[in-house]
Amino acid sequence: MENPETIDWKTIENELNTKGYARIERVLTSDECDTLSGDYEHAALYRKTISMERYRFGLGEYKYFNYPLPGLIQQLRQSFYPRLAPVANLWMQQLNLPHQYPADFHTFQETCHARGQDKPTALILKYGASGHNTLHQDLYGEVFFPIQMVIFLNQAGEDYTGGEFVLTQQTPRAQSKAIVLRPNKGDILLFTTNFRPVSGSRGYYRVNMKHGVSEVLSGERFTLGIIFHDALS
Ligand SMILES: O=C(O)CCC(=O)C(=O)O
Ligand SMILES: [Fe+2]
Repeated sequence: MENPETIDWKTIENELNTKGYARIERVLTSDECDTLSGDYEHAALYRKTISMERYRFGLGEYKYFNYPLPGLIQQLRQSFYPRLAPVANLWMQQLNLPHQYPADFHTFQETCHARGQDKPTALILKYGASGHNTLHQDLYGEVFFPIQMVIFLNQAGEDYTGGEFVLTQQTPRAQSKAIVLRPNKGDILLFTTNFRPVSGSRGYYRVNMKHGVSEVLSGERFTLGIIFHDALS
C-alpha cells in the first residue's frame, strides 16, 4: 500500500471540493488486491452476505466484514479519515449545517457507537455478467460521514467489461448529471456519500449525489467499499 503521507492530499481536497470525487491511482499493489479478492470465500471474515437481487439493489453479491477488519482495510480507514475530516467540516460549514467531524477516526467512531451505530460497514462486492448496482446512498443511521471510498480490486477491460462506476449529481430544480468512471486495479475512488456544497451566485447550495455500477458485460468485477460511519444493523 502506498504510504498515505506521500499522497498529494491538496489536489485530492481540491477535486473533492470542485467535483465531489477524486481518484487516487495505484494505492494498492496488484498482490494486495488479489489477496483481498481471494479472501472473498473466506467466510470467517464476514458478518453478513447480501444478495443484491433479493433486495432489488441490483444483481451481484456483497459481504460486510466483521470487526476486527483485516489490517490493510483498518489502516486505510484510519489513515484516510483525518485527511477527509477537514473537507467534510468545510462542506457542513458551507451548507450551514451543525455537523462537526473530529480530527481522528477513533473519536468519530465513538460518536457512531454512542448512537448505536457499531456494526462494521466495510464491504467487498462481486458482480458477474449482467451484474450491476442501482444508484444509492450508503446511510446506516443518523450519524454519517459525507465521503466514502471504493478500491478497485481487478482490472476493467481485462478481468471484466462494462461495470463502470456511475455517480449522479442532482442539482435543485434540474435533471441529474451522470459521471462515469473506470478506475484501474489498485486505484481508490473517493466520492460523496449523500450531498455536498456547490458554489452559486448566492453562496453555496446543496447537491445530492448517488452512486452505482453499470451493467457488467463479461467477466467478474471485484471492489471493496470503505464507509467511515458504522451501521445500526
Ligand atoms: O462496486 C462498486 O464500485 C460500488 C460499491 C458501492 O456501492 C460501495 O462500496 O458503496
Ligand atoms: Fe455504495
